[in-house]
Amino acid sequence: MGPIGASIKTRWWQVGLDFTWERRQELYRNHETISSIPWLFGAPVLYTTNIDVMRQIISVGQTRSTFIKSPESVVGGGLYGENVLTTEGNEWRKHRRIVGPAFGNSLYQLVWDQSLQTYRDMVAGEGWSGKKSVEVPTLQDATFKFALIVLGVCAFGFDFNWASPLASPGGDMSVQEAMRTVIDKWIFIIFAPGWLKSLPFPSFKHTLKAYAQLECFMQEQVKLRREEIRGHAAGEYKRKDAFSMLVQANESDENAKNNLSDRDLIGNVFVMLFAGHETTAHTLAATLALLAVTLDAQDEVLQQIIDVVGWDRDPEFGDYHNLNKALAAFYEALRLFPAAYMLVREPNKDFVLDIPNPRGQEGTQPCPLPKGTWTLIDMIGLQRNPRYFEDPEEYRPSRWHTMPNDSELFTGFSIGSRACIGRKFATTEAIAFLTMFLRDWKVEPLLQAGETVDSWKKRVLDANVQFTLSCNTVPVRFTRRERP
Ligand code: HEM
Repeated sequence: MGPIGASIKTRWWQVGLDFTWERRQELYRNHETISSIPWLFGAPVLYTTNIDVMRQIISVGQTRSTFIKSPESVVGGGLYGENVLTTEGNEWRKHRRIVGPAFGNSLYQLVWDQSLQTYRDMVAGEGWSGKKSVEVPTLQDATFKFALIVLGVCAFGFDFNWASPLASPGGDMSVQEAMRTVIDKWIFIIFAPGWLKSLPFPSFKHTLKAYAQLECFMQEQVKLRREEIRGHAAGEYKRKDAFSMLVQANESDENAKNNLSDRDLIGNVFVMLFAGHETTAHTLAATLALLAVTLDAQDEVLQQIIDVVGWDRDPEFGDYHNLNKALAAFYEALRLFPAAYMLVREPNKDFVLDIPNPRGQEGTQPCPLPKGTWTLIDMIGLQRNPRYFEDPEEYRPSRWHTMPNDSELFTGFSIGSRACIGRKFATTEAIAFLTMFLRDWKVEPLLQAGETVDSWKKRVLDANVQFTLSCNTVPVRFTRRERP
């Protein structure tokens, strides 16, 4: 599928990006692993929705991986330099060794605190404070801004808040605006040819300026942090954002050949925005959309929030493990709307996969794959596979109420050593947000004139498949809960 094919929706004669969503009912009716062979040109592609096949491809439990990420699938993540998402083998280990320690409890504590603060700023900033009821035609406007601020503060260490974007030194564009522009326009920045970029359209100039300013700002931040760290005795450095922790880990390694360059450091901070912004914002919106039309599940989450936190005190990070019903509501939304809907790999040598026989039949079949075959883990099909989930099309958060932390049945963040490094960042943010939000507000669908809840579901709970997957625009009404 080329860029033109990708931009056209799936039809009988055309496979678009939304192909695995549109055909999800029929594609895997007989087999969980299938291959597609293009009519005219192109190479065959293997699709799988089976967890055992996924484990072989993701190389769970193996130290050396035969399957690598297809370079085309990670090109956007490398916008500001190589990083933990885009690299493989020893290079990936080097990045992960520096980036890994940043993702610990002090970061999650910061994410928790910042999520509470951002929620309060949002309610005040949007003018919802004194209101009994609020209509929000596009919930994603709020979740995107929320996720951007939390990432800006906790990953980049910027001083963002809801009302006042930080001004960029030496430039007239705020850092928040530059971040948002780069993340919205990364396809243009990477793929547009030089001649197109040089055309004098204001929007092109704005995008390129945002890209350059963000880079310049991040370079200054590396320098600033390095000076700060060198000026502090070990253990006394106070910044807990991921960027600072990364520079600190890089500085503390005596073996300079293992260290990351400034460009790699910037690449690794940027990739958190790239991998963590849309994914988290979409999943939060989908969670509230699904809870809006599943009121018994919403009541169950609220009841646990009240049992654990009560009506008055602020939730604390220590409550995280007792708020598993909010987490389950988020996981179940991610199961139905997997933001990362396709994991793309290719074997770096000829390989034979063991494909389990269809459901109800024992044994496996060998499937030889030539080196370089595109091998796609279809997260839509896998997370709706009836082998693993009863009534897979139903939103049922209780599936996850008793799930152990290390269960591989939950694949929304992938599994194995290349699984999402930001998983706990995202779930901490989600639980803090949902706890504050659902304690204050009941969420319901905002219906158009003459619309029923069922037609709202058809309209809203359909997928919008782009670079990430989300449900459609979510219109909702919040009604303030009566406190006892
Ligand atoms: C709901 C939110 C999120 C979802 C659904 C999600 C999903 C995923 C998935 C499926 C992968 C594996 C991709 C692959 O193997 O091709 C991944 C990797 C990654 N994610 Fe996330 N992610 C989320 C949030 C975040 C956040 C908040 C961050 C950072 C703060 C983040 C940073 C990363 C990074 C750096 C990788 C690459 C890890 C590696 O290859 O070692 N993600 N994510």
